[in-house]
Amino acid sequence: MTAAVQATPTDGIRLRRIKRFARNPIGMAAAAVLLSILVLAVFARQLAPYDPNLIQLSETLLPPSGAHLLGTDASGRDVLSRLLWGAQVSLQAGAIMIGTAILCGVPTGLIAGYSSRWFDGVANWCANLLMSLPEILVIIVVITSLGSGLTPTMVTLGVLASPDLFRLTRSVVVNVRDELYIDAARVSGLGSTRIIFRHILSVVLGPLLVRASFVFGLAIIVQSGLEFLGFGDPSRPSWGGMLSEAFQTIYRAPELVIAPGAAIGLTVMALVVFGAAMADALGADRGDGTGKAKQRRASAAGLAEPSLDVSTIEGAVVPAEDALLQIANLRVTYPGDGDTEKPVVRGISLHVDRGEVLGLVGESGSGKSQTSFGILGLLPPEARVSAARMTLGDATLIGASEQQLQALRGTRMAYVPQEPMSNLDPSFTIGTQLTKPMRHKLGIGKAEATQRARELLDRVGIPDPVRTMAAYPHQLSGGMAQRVLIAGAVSCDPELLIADEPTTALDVTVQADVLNLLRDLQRERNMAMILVTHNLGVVADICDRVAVMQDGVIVEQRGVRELFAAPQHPYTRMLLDATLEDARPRSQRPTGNGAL
Ligand SMILES: Nc1ncnc2c1ncn2[C@@H]1O[C@H](COP(=O)(O)OP(=O)(O)OP(=O)(O)O)[C@@H](O)[C@H]1O
Repeated sequence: MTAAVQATPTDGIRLRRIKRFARNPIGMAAAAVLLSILVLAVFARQLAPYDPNLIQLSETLLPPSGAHLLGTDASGRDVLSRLLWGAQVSLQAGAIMIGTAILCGVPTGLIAGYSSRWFDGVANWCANLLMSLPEILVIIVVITSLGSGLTPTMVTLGVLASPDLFRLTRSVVVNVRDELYIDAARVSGLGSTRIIFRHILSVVLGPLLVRASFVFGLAIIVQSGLEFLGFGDPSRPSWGGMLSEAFQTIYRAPELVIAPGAAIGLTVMALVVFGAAMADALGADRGDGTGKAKQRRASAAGLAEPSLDVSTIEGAVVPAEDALLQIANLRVTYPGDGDTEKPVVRGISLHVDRGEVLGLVGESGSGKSQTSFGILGLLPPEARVSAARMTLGDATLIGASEQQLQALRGTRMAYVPQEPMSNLDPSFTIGTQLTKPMRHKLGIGKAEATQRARELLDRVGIPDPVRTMAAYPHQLSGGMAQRVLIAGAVSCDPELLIADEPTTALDVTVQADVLNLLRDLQRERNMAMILVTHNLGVVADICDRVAVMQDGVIVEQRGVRELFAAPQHPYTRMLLDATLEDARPRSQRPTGNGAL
């Protein structure tokens, strides 16, 4: 290993967020203001010197004095007492509205963004409908039919505000759902609900906090506005009501507008500033990795037509009957322009025996990852997948339900990705990310999972497993992160491991170590392995057989020795020439362990 854990494990993300927030003086001031208002509102009964509705006609419009710190209004009521009770009403109104908006908007946004199926369509339609309703008219109808109680009014406003949170949540989820660590969580066999609540909700939290604090402020303004317009309950002391009454005596006592006006302004301002400061503190943890998987797929576009009919190539078609993984005529297509289809995997057939390593090679965009994700059942919903056969032992993969595939992923087939850092969730410790899937998949307790995780980390060459378990991904080097992912992939003893260019993103000095580790683990556990790679040198070192892909087709498939000794297909020859330009062919070198 080239690097060690770089910071103390206790210096976790939560602590860093708190510290970052604490370093923002404006955010801290806003938090202090909000906290003070909350305390005043909660203890209004104890703090208010008078009953807020106590009318004393002998004491109307008194200026501030020792008896009445903020004076009295036109009915002789104590302004300070009404202000304190009004804070309670305003905060209650905001809480009801934001609570309703979050309840209606966030879960629906999470599901719509993550599943992107019929639910997305229905939820969007409902959001559009709600947004098109004239809010004031709806509120007037609600108040006239249900009365001026705080709850029905604010619940209605919350429902009307929920499309805003729905759209925000949905768009964040759509951006993050193709992140590699979400794929990794899927591969480890976690269900959608767990992925949403564990990995996606934490990303939504930052933008949601900003918007929620804004909606909270809006709730206070709208509720005060309704009271101001006379839609409130006159027996309920409120800032809006106070403002309305102050306007009636504006010429005699203009100072009466100051207290409620300042209270509304200060609270709303503090909410907005607090939300923005929180977002800053939360947001800086997330890199700009959003959509990396998408970028990776998009960059692979635009390839030449293959020049040879696949059926003529030896070993390309017929899968062995006793093979662990058997694929016949796998096709993956995507909707193209208009009614056209864009085929990206075009009827490939391959097999992998137990304990065998198959190298899947080909240039960028040839369909290697699409084939891998097709096997794992992780292609995007718009992909159309078909095959005459796709089985893993006794399990049929093609046409299997998401639930069946989920049961296989992590336990019988596992995945090691290309970019280790993006495949680890930055919000959780390595220990949590290793033990949770094990507990879920193997049904073991926390202590056993922790022990297993430590042993696995030790096995994959992590020098201090206990310390690494407590570390967050950003505290690891790329090589260590990849070892952690390898440990996670083999943690439930899979029969098939798919390693998708597992060393491409790593420093050259650790590439060989990681490949050796994969090969050792594969041998120890007699796992079948598909190694996706561009690199024929890696194929020569590790693989037993190799399938060469070009533009969605396997153009040549045979034993590594034979392929290197006598490549049949011009594309294979070209790949070999490119790889071995400056090197003596491996097929002509003396073999070490029998691989070549
Ligand atoms: N969601 C998608 N919609 C349409 N086309 C896609 C989608 N995802 C991938 N493709 C296309 O599928 C083809 C094969 O992509 P794939 O990622 O399997 O290539 P690859 O051989 O793994 O390349 P690389 O080595 O760069 O990862 C590419 O042309 C790519 O543009």
